[in-house]
Amino acid sequence: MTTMLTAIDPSTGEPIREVPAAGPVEIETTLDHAESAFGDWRRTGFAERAELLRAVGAELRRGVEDYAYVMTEEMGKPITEARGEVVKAAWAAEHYAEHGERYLAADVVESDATSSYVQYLPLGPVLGVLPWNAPFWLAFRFCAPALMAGNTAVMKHDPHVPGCAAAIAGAFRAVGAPDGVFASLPVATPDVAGVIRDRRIRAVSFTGSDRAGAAVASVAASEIKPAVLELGGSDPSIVLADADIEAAAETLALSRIINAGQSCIAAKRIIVERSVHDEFVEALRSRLAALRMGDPRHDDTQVGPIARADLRDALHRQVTETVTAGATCLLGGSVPDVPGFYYPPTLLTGVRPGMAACAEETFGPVAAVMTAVDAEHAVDLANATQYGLAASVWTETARGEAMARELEAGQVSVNGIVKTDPRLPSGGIKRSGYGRELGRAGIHEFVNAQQVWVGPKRD
Ligand SMILES: O=CCCC(=O)O
Repeated sequence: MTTMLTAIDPSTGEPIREVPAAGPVEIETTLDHAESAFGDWRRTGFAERAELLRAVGAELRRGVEDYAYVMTEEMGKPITEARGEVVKAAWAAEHYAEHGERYLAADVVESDATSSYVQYLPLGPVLGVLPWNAPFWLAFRFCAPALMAGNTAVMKHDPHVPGCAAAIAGAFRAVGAPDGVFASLPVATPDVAGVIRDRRIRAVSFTGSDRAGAAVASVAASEIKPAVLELGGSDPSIVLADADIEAAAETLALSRIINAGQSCIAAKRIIVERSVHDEFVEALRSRLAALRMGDPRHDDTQVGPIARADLRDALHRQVTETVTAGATCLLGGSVPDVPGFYYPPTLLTGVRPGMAACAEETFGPVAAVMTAVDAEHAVDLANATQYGLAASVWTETARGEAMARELEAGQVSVNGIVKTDPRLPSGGIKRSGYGRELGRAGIHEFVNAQQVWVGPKRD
């Protein structure tokens, strides 16, 4: 029996699309094409690869309205953010088109050879296992560096965004990408392990939960295949007494509600120095209270629905458990009686270590405020998590930079929002994963750093 992948409109709870999952024949054909395309693609020059990436970037920009719409209808991202995401995906393609050759330039190393150097060669078909929360951006974050390095890319997208997966594959087709260079392989979850194990897949890039990441990494490791894991986070944001409180509140409100809070790098635990706690909390509360929640198709909507009913229920469970454990709910905190999977901007104060909103990742518009007696205590609280994805610090600049060294996170922002940027590497430590995406580091994940030693040096 064919497994169907069903997209449900989270603003109504109604199914909107069903796509058959790939069966054995489609899996075989896709992997075969990815392998045979690699034979030619690996021999193309950077200029040809860049041309494809520039063309697909241009296609995304041209079709931004349609691409954004499918994202909004399948996972509920407010349409203005969805347009921004499509443009950012195009930027990733264009960034690697422009800088990939430089990032992969051979490194000459003096030795006993006449000439010795390290050159960076592609590995083969790379599998990208992707989540629903940023369907276009995360697809291009994976495939743009992989393709520019000369690999071919096989995308296994989240089963809840089959229209997005098809649209991304359609963008490559529209610009005439050679068959097999990029493919969407919509396999059902139980079939993913078999694809990772397939001899034609040489490496895996995974973005998603730590639980699923552990499963993917175990299979990849058992086949001795490299993997990059970008997993969950419970990112701390430290607001110290010398911070610009209004600026911090403005940015952290935004950071917590982008994509209805469904971002791995959102500000999830906000750790505020005691002397400015009340002032900061009021500045944050007033901003969260003013947000417009509603139909994500409307241009003026700032907070859309949660992507799925089970995720909304899990979020509400975290909020109620945190309040039961002694936190105060200053805003939101209840499931609205409307169709769809909405959850309101919610502000919890008095959150302490061990409470659900602190110990677990909250994937929704729930800000958990904790109190620190001083900067040192704030750093201890920030690091008291199993995760280590990103963090922000709000204080005098030099002090913030010094604190970054103390924070167990793959990325730290001083007096600014934590964001991803094609120019800069992102990734986590601890249970937030390993390896890096983006920047020079991102394109070096899926290459063979081949040492070449040529002839003995003569005196
Ligand atoms: O949720 C992870 C994606 C975060 C981002 O790159 O904006």
